This record gives sequence, C-alpha cells and structure tokens, in this order.
Amino acid sequence: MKFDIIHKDSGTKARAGIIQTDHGTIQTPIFMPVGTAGTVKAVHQRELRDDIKAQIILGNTYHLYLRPGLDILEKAGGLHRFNGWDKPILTDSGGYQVYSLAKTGRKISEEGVKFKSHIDGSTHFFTPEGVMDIQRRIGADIIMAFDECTPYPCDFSYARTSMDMTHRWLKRCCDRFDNTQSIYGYQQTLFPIVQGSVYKDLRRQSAEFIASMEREGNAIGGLSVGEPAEDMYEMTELVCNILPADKPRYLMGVGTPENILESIALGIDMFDCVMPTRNARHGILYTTEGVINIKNEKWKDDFSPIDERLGGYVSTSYTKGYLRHLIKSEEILGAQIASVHNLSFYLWLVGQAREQIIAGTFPLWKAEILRKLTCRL
Ligand SMILES: Nc1nc2c(CCNCC3CCCCC3)c3[nH]c(NCCc4ccccc4)nc3cc2c(=O)[nH]1
Repeated sequence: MKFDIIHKDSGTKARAGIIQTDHGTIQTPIFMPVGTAGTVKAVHQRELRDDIKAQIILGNTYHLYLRPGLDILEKAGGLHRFNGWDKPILTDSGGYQVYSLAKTGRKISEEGVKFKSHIDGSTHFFTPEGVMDIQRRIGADIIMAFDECTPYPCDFSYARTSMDMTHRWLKRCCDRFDNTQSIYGYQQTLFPIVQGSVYKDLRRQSAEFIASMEREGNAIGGLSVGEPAEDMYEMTELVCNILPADKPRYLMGVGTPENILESIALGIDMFDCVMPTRNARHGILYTTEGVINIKNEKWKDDFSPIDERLGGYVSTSYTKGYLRHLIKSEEILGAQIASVHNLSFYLWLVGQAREQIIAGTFPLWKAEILRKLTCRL
C-alpha cells in the first residue's frame, strides 16, 4: 500500500493525499461507507460506485464471520467476489462489534474475547491471531488490529490496563499477520489502533507505541464513544502530532459532518460512521443547506428536490414531500433514497474539503460550510 500527500494546508494540519491499493486508489480525506453484512444497507454496488462515488467501503468481521461464514466467503474467492465490490475494502477487527452487539455471555481475558452470537447464541472466541486469519480470509485490502475499545467513561487505571492489553494484542497481531500470506493474491495491510481513552499521558504513550510499529497506516480508536467533542478533538490533535505524517490516519467511528471537518483540520485522512445510513432510515437528511428531519409536517407539501445543489440522481429526481411520504409509510424505497442521498452528501463533503485543501482555501471554506451544515431546516 502506498500513500502520497499531494498538498498540505498552510493554515491547518489538513492534507490532501492518495492511497494506492491493489484494488485501486483512494483520494483522501475520504469517508468510508459502512457495509455491515457485506452490503451497505439499502444501497446497490452500482449506486455506491456511480452515484455516491464511494472509493472504499467497510466490511464487518464480526458479522461476516457469523454469517455467511468464512467457508462461503472463501469459496466465493473473498468478499470482493462475494459482494461484487471490486474497489478497496477495509474490515474492522470485530472487537468493537463484539462490545456493541454480543451483549450476553461476553468475557474478556489476556487470550482473547469469548462471546455469544447475537444471531443464534452459539459461543465463539476471538483472539488476535484468530481475527488476523479471519480478515485474511475475508480478503479486505486494509485490516485492523484486534484491540479493546476502552469504554467511556473509565478511570485512569482501567484505561491504562486496557491500553496495555491492546498493545500486547497488537504485537500478537503483527506476528501473525507478518507470518501469513494473503490467500487471494493481492496485498493486504494491517493498521494498528491507538487507545488511551481521554487521558493525555496514555494517548501520548499509545501513539508513540503505535508509531514505533512502523505500519503503513495508523488508526485512532477509543473515541466517539460518548466523550465530549472537545475531548475527542484534543485527543485527536495530540495523537496526530505523534503519528508519522507520511502515513494515513484513520479516526474510527467518526462522525457528524462537523466532527469530520474539524478532524480533517487536525490531520485525519480516513473516516467511517454508521450515522449517514442509520439516520437516513430514520428520515434525518444531510443537505448542502443544513439538516432536515423529513418526517416534520413542514415538508408534507414541499415538492422541491431533496437537494438540488448536491446533484446526483436521487437528490434531484425525488421531492421532499414524496420522500417524507415514503419514510412515514416505512416504504423500502424511502430507506434506499435517503441512504444514497446521505452517503452522497458525505462523499461530497470530503471531496469538497479535498478540493479546498488543494486550492489553499480550506480554513475559510470550513468556517462557511459549518455555519450552513449546523442549521436545522
Ligand atoms: N476496532 C475498533 N473499532 C472502533 C469503532 C468501529 C468503527 N466502525 C467499524 C464499522 C465496521 C462495520 C460495521 C459497523 C462499524 C468505533 N466506532 C466508534 N464510534 C461510533 C459511534 C457511533 C456513531 C453513530 C452511530 C452509532 C455509533 N468509536 C469506535 C472505536 C473503535 C475502536 O477503538 N476500535
């Protein structure tokens, strides 16, 4: 995997770059639509490619391991062949999903995490080595280390214990990954993940340890877990100043349009969040004029396009009144239209940021666009 920075903003730490993978290039800053069970909910691959212009999507190790399972994925020739997405894919390591989904029968130990499937209650055991093998078999271009996303809030000693275990697990991930090959003939890359909760000393220590592993990209975890936005930005800034500048930085699970623009200014290159798709299904639309709750009575007889300025098929072909009707009626088409629209908005936002960084006008543009985006229509 190769990362080149083509422009650095003078007023902020923002940068515009290009990541090269065996499944194609990624222009950064980039937003990565979340595909849970091998699909971005309610969105066709063609729409992802042509309308949303996604450049990389996420797969979910926890889900794919449970269903359809690795034997099927391997028989298909890996996830790219299984779901027909031939551009880059990133998979998270499953640790976070075990926390957020397998609510019962979960037990964490030095060895790994025992959990019960939220699908059929069967017992499973994820270890650093095991999830490296799983992600090798899924075949994602970028795979994540097996970490513990330290819960928030927690006291300093819990955060340190959790961080230390994530660091020991990282060594086991690197050993396993560096001693196995990709099984589909294209290169895969492992990103480590910085932890340390909201404690500056721990974040410094974790960032330095992660940087010392000299991997081809680095992720920042343990944020966007309920902490105040100011804490998220403070930790992100501190870690970005320690992680190597010539490698991509991925801020996991972030976030709102505002979080994304502020984090780009701090030096983040890659983002993922379920927000655009999850909110879409509930009728919360991000538009170039501000946020719309389409279920609000006021849109009932508004027959203007969803977002003329955004362009793209769904945002210009369907009206607010029609989409409101579909969402209120819980019609499947409503989820489809709103999901394509919101993802198109997120990709438009990071694409605009990239153009502004290259033009040298990012700081002013960020201030202007934030005034607009944060207003509720
Ligand atoms: N390894 C790991 N993953 C993390 C994730 C999952 C990132 N998305 C993966 C993606 C894979 C495919 C399936 C979906 C997830 C996070 N997500 C958030 N906040 C989300 C906060 C949020 C925001 C809006 C709605 C729900 C939750 N903080 C995170 C921290 C970590 C972390 O330390 N370690």
